[in-house]
Order: sequence, then C-alpha cells, then structure tokens
Amino acid sequence: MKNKLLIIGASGHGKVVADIALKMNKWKCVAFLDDDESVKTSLGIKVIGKTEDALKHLNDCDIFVGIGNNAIREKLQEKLELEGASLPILIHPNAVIGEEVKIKSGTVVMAGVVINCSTALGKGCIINTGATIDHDNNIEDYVHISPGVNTAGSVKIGRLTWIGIGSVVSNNVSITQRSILGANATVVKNLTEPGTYVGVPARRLTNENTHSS
Ligand SMILES: CC(=O)SCCNC(=O)CCNC(=O)[C@H](O)C(C)(C)COP(=O)(O)OP(=O)(O)OC[C@H]1O[C@@H](n2cnc3c(N)ncnc32)[C@H](O)[C@@H]1OP(=O)(O)O
Repeated sequence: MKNKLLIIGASGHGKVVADIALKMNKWKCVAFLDDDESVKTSLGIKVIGKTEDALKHLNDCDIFVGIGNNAIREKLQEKLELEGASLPILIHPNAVIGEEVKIKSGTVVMAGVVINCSTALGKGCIINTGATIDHDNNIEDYVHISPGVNTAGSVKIGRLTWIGIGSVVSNNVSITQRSILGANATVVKNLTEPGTYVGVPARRLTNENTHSS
C-alpha cells in the first residue's frame, strides 16, 4: 500500500469513492484523474490529470477506478493490473463484513452495506449504499450491485452484471454474466441468458437498448 491514492473518475460515483477513501483515513493524499478538462476539483479534491496519466504514478500512488460503467471499469482496471498498479479495496467504516468474506482488488463497499459470512466478491465490484449480500454469495468481477439491493443466501452473480436499485434476488439463484436487472426487479429463478430483466418476477425486456452501467 502507498500513502497516496489516485481515483480515476471525478463524477458522482468517483466522489462517493473519494468520500469513502477519506473516511478510511489510510492515505495522506487523495487526488482525482478525469478526462473532462473543465473539472478542476470534485468534493474539494483536486483533479491532477487525465486517465492516461495514471501510468506516471504507478510507483507512488495506489490507484482506484471510480467509474460506474462496468465495461469501462473493467477495461481500465485490467490495463492497470497489467502495468503492476497497486489497486486497493475500499470499505466504508459503516459497512458490516462477516467472517470468511473474500474481497478482491478494486472493489468498493459503500456505507450501510452488510455482507454476510462466506461470501466472495470479485475484483472491481461496486457494492452500493445500503445493499445486503447474504451468506455464501459468489459475486464475480466487475459487478455493480446498486443501492438497496438484497440478495439472499447462496446467490451467484456473473461478471459484468448490473443489479438495479432496490432489486431482490432469492436464495440459490444464479444470474448469468453481462445481465442488467432493472430497478426493483425480483429474481426468483436462474437467469441463464444475458439480457435486461425487469419486474416481479423479473422477465426479459424484448426490445433491449444497450446499457452497461
Ligand atoms: C447511486 C446510483 O445512482 S446507482 C444507479 C442506480 N440506477 C438504477 O438501478 C437504474 C436501473 N435502470 C433501469 O431500471 C432501466 O429502466 C433499465 C436499464 C431496466 C431499462 O432501461 P432502457 O433499456 O432505457 O429501457 P426503457 O426505459 O426504454 O424501458 C423499456 C420498457 O421497460 C419498462 N421498464 C424500464 N425499467 C423498468 C423497471 N425497472 N421495472 C419495470 N419496467 C421497466 C419501461 O416502462 C418500458 O416499457 P414500455 O415499453 O411498455 O413503455
């Protein structure tokens, strides 16, 4: 771990990431990188360069990708990993993490989250505000669990999936990779085809647009 933290992305999600980093009180200095030149500060924290500048700071900074879009976050984190970057895990001090929980690099766990025992979180995941992830879940890489989601026991969520705000996933259910669950969806059986699912119980949207946040 380094004593400086660089966060890529200074917009809404990046700001929440920075707020968590400040509350963890582990870094002497926190700064942003952002490709929008008009953004000079965010949350009172300086933007000191663009995404491409991350490579100049590999030796002196931990780097965190604070981008909400799953596919973009994956692309940036994978490149940084190849370059040997130090990619921390961010956990808000008011999150509750059970025994035997495994969390991989580049994942953020936000305020009010509860993760029960024996659950595994992959790399580059977002576990957003107030979500609960129960025991023995397997959340693969670059998944976004939106605010207020509840997953029951032994749920599996495939890589790059986005679970929309307030959704519920019943116990022992698997959701395949690259899926999107709309706000307030309820999943009661396995979703085996990637797609966008909405409603109670969740059903696939027929005319899907392409979303990847
Ligand atoms: C901190 C943060 O902000 S984290 C971010 C949290 N944000 C979210 O969780 C947002 C989740 N996104 C959604 O729910 C979106 O509506 C999506 C991704 C499911 C669908 O978006 P789009 O592909 O643009 O679909 P669109 O808005 O055109 O809707 C298509 C149809 O599905 C319906 N629909 C869309 N979302 C939902 C939903 N959540 N539940 C039920 N029906 C829905 C629409 O009413 C529409 O129906 P119609 O064709 O009969 O008019």
